[in-house]
Amino acid sequence: MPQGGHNGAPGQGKAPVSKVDPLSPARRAELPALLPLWSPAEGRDAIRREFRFRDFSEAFGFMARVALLAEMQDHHPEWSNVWNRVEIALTTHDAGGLSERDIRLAASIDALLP
Ligand SMILES: C[C@H](O)[C@H](O)[C@H]1CNC2=NC(N)=NC(=O)C2=N1
Repeated sequence: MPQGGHNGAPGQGKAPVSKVDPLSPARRAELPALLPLWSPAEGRDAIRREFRFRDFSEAFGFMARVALLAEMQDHHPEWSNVWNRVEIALTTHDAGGLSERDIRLAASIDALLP
């Protein structure tokens, strides 16, 4: 029976609570085909898309639905809203850049729209 039994790796100090794998170069190369409406953000490893609606009410309704997706996926957008415009950037803080989680959230955001 080992003593002090826990599953943590010894001797490496504090590990991050969770760590997510960044996208592989091969997977990155698929991004334009997978998410044609999203573009690479400038100066950081993220993707972005701008959405326009008829008015603030529609924009905020969309944001409410994205918020529910984000909570379900435990993955949260960086975003801003100005009246009928919503700008969303996706990146994975726990990966230090893009991960599969961003692809999943971007695809499910796209699926909200006609
Ligand atoms: C504790 C919680 O699961 C993590 O902090 C999640 C929450 N939402 C997140 N959202 C994003 N965009 N990146 C993350 O690394 C992330 N991590």
